[in-house]
Order: sequence, then structure tokens, then C-alpha cells
Amino acid sequence: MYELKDRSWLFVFTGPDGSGRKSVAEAVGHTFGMEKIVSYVTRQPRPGEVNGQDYRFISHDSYREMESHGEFLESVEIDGNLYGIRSLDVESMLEKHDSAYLILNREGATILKKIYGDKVVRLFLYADRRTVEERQRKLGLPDDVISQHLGHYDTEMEYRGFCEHAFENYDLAQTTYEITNTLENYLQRDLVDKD
Ligand SMILES: Nc1ncnc2c1ncn2[C@@H]1O[C@H](COP(=O)(O)OP(=O)(O)OP(=O)(O)O)[C@@H](O)[C@H]1O
Ligand SMILES: Nc1nc2c(ncn2[C@@H]2O[C@H](COP(=O)(O)O)[C@@H](O)[C@H]2O)c(=O)[nH]1
Repeated sequence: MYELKDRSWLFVFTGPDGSGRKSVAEAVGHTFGMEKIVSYVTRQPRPGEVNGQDYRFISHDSYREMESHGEFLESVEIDGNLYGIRSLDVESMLEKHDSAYLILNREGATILKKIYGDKVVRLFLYADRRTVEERQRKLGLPDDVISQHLGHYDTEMEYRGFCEHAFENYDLAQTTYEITNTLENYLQRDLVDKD
């Protein structure tokens, strides 16, 4: 397994679907020039999703092939689809940058935490069930996807207490501001150490 450098951080955005992880993560990532480690997935792209940006969309067979070669750092099945983070992607990202972010469900966040310990900072985002449902309807997600997501709502919400930080997300700008400040504490700690 790849050893993370002393000053490397993996920020994991987690929480229920529709809590705003992607929106906040992109805004915070933009502020710090921090990139996302893109997951591999076997599901079909949804309208508007871009291969290589949202996910790397691959066939079930290709996924199983990669898995058989031990390419995934973590790999989970969610609602019949396979999702995974490739070890090499983490390695090459952290060779180039001191930090990166990922958007994972609780299972993935737990696996990464187990592997990399203090280097993994879990940022839990949440909003009430009705709000996350409304956001997903507004986005135009199909009913079956929304109900699958809502089926995970309670389990994901129970993860809040395990995460290093938790943020209620109703005001996008405010949440982004709070998370930016939180990350600065990690990243600046390193800058001070370097002086
Ligand atoms: N604070 C907010 N207020 C209103 N709308 C928001 C807020 N945060 C995010 N949204 C909107 O909610 C929708 C879902 O957000 P986003 O995709 O970022 O969530 P997510 O947790 O990554 O969910 P998913 O896993 O389904 O993509 C998007 O349309 C986004 O613009
Ligand atoms: N454990 C992992 N979870 C992942 C990964 N990539 C995405 N996700 C999470 O899966 C659900 C479903 O996503 P959807 O886009 O199909 O609706 C969501 O919570 C994602 O954040 C991964 O590599 N590992």
C-alpha cells in the first residue's frame, strides 16, 4: 500500500445524497486549487455527468478485471453498482499535490480512515430528509434513484458522530466558508511547520 507523505491530507466529503457534498467540495477545491480523486463506477452516466469529471464510467467486466488485479484501494457495491477508488490515482495525485478530496458514502469513508488514519479528514454534510429529496427532484433525478438514495438516508445520517467535522448545509455560501476555514487549519498547520 502507498504510504502517504507526512504533509498529505485526504479530505473525504460524506453524508446523505443531496446534502450538497459535490457542490461544496467543488467550491472548496477551487479555493485551494485542490483536485478530486475520481471514482470508478459501473453505472450508466446520468444526463449532464461527464466521464473523467464526475466518475470514470466503465463496464462491469472492466471493473471486475481491475479488481482482480488488486487495483482498488476501496471498492463497494451500492444498489447493484460497483464504485471504487483506484490506488494509483491516490498515489499519483499525492505525488503532485499535498492534498486531494473524495466524495464517498460512509462505507468508503470508513475504509479510507482505516487505511490512512489521521491523514483522512471526514467532512460530514447534512440537511433534513425533505430538503435532500426536494434538491434531487429539482435536479431531475429519476424517482427510482431518489428512492434508492433516500433508502440510505438514515444509515448515512448515523455516521455524523464518527466524522471529524459536521456541517449543516442550507446556505451554500456559508457552508463553503465554514469548510474553507476548517481546511485552512489543516493546511496552514503544515505551512507553519515548514517555516
Ligand atoms: N445549500 C444549498 N442550498 C440549496 N441547494 C443546494 C445547496 N447545496 C447543494 N444544493 C443543490 O442540491 C443539489 C444536490 O447537491 P450535490 O449534488 O452537491 O449533493 P451531493 O451530496 O453530492 O449529492 P449526490 O450524491 O446526489 O450528487 C444540487 O442541485 C445543488 O446545487
Ligand atoms: N464508497 C464509495 N462511495 C462512492 C464512490 N463514488 C461515489 N460514491 C458514493 O456512492 C453514492 C451513490 O452515488 P451516485 O452518484 O451513483 O448516486 C453516493 O453517496 C456517492 O458519494 C466510491 O468510489 N466509493
